[in-house]
Amino acid sequence: MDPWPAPVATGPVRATVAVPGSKSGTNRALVLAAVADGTSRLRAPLRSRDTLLMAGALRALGAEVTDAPGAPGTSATPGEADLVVTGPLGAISGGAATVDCGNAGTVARFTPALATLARGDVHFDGDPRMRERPLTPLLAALRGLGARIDGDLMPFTVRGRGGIPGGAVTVDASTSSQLVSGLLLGAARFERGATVTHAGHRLPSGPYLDMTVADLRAAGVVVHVDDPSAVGGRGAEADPGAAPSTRRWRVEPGGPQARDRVIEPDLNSAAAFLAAAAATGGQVTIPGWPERTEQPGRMLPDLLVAMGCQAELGPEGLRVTGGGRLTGIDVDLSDFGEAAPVLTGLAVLAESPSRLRGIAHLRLQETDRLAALASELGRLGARVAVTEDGLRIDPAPLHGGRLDPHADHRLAMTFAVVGLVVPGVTVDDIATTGKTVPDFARMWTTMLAG
Ligand SMILES: O=C(O)C1=C[C@@H](OP(=O)(O)O)[C@@H](O)[C@H](O)C1
Ligand SMILES: C=C(OP(=O)(O)O)C(=O)O
Repeated sequence: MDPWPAPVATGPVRATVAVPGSKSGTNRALVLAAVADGTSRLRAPLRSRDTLLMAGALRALGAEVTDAPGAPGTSATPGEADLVVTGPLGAISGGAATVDCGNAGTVARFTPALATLARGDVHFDGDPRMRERPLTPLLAALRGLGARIDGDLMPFTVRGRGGIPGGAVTVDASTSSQLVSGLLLGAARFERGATVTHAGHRLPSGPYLDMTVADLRAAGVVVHVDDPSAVGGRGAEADPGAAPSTRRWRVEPGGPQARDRVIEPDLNSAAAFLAAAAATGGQVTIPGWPERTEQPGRMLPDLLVAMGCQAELGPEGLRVTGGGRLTGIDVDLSDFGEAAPVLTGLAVLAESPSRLRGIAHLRLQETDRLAALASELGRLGARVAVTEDGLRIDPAPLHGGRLDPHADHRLAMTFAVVGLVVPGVTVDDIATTGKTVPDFARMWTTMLAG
C-alpha cells in the first residue's frame, strides 16, 4: 500500500473532535461482563482491533457478545451500537477453543485467567510481536493458583478444568501492569479468590491497576489493596540502591455482577488531536472529557501546559490552546507511558531539550517504542537519543521523510502530528492506528477541515 502523505496544517488547527471509547475501559468491562452471571450492557464502547479481538476471545470462551442499538447521545461516535454481553463464560463448544490476541496486551494478559474457568483446552496465539511481549510471570502465577498451562510464552495452551483453587501468589510485574490486572480481573471466580503480591524493581502504569480495582469494586467484587506508601513506591525505575517495589491486592471470591455502564472516551486517543493544537498554535476541544477518571490520560492537560499550552476543562469538554511556541519538558512517565510517543513528537518541535524518564518498559510494547521513535524521527533530522530509562530529545531542524510506524498505532499518530508542521512526511501503514482509533485518517482530515 502507498504511504499516507501526512497533511500539513495550513494554519492553526481549530476543531472539536469526539474521540471513540476507552480501550482499557471497554476491555475491562467486556471481561467483567463475560465473567458475571447475567446480561450486561456497555454503552459507547470502543470498536477497534483490540476490543474486537477481546469480544472474539470471550465468545470463544463461551460468553455471548452481541451488538444492540445504542441510546442517542451516549456515544461520542454517533450511531455507535452498544455491546450486550451475557455470561458467565465457561462452556466452550467442541471441548477446545482458540484465542487470537493479535498484538493486544489486554487480550493476551486478561484472558488466560478466564480460560482456567472453561472446560477444555484453550490455545492462545497472536501477532509475531505478541510472541515476544512479556507473559511468563502471568502464566507462572496462574500455575501457582492451580492452573494447568503448556508453554511459557505465546503460543501456549490453558488446559481448563472448569475452575482453579486460587490462593496467594507473587508476580514480578516490572515489565507490565497488565500481568497483575490479568490475575485480579478473573480472581473473584477462583474458589478462594486470590492474593496477588507484586515484587519487582518497578511497577509501571500504576493508574491502570487503580482502574482494575475500581472496575472490580463497581461490579460488586470485594478488593483489598495494601497502602502502597506502606509497602514501597510504585513506578520507581530500577535503581540498584532503591528498595524493590512491593504491592499487594486481595480479591475475595464472589461476583462480579452484571451491569450497565457507559464507557468514557479514550483520553490516550485524544492525545494526538490535542497535540495538533499544541503543534500549530491552534485550539482543539475534546467533548466528554471526564471530570474524574482513573485513566492516566487525565495527566495530559498538565503535560501540555508544561510544554507551553493552555488547557481548560469546561462544559464543552477539554479545550487545549497552543501557545505558538513549544518548550521542552523533563518528566517521569512511569505512570503514563502511552503519552511518550506523542510527547516525543511535540518535543522534536520544541525550542528546548526534553527528557522523558521512567519508560524502560516501552521497549516491550507494540514495538520497541524507544528505538523506533529515535530511528524513525531521526530520518527527519530529529535528535532523539535512547537513554537507559527513556528518551532525550534535543532541538534540531527537521525535513520530510518516509516513516515506518512499526505496526504501532501510537507511533503512526505521532508521525501525523509532526507532519502537520514538517512538509513531506509520509507514513507507511496508517491503518495500524485501527488498534485503538478506527478511522483515524478520516478523523484527522475532518479535524483539519475544522
Ligand atoms: O491495563 C491496561 O488497560 C493498560 C495498561 C498499560 O500497559 P503496561 O502496564 O504494559 O504499560 C498500558 O500501556 C496499556 O495501553 C493499557
Ligand atoms: C501499550 C499499549 O497497548 P497494549 O494494550 O497492547 O499493551 C498501548 O495501547 O499503548
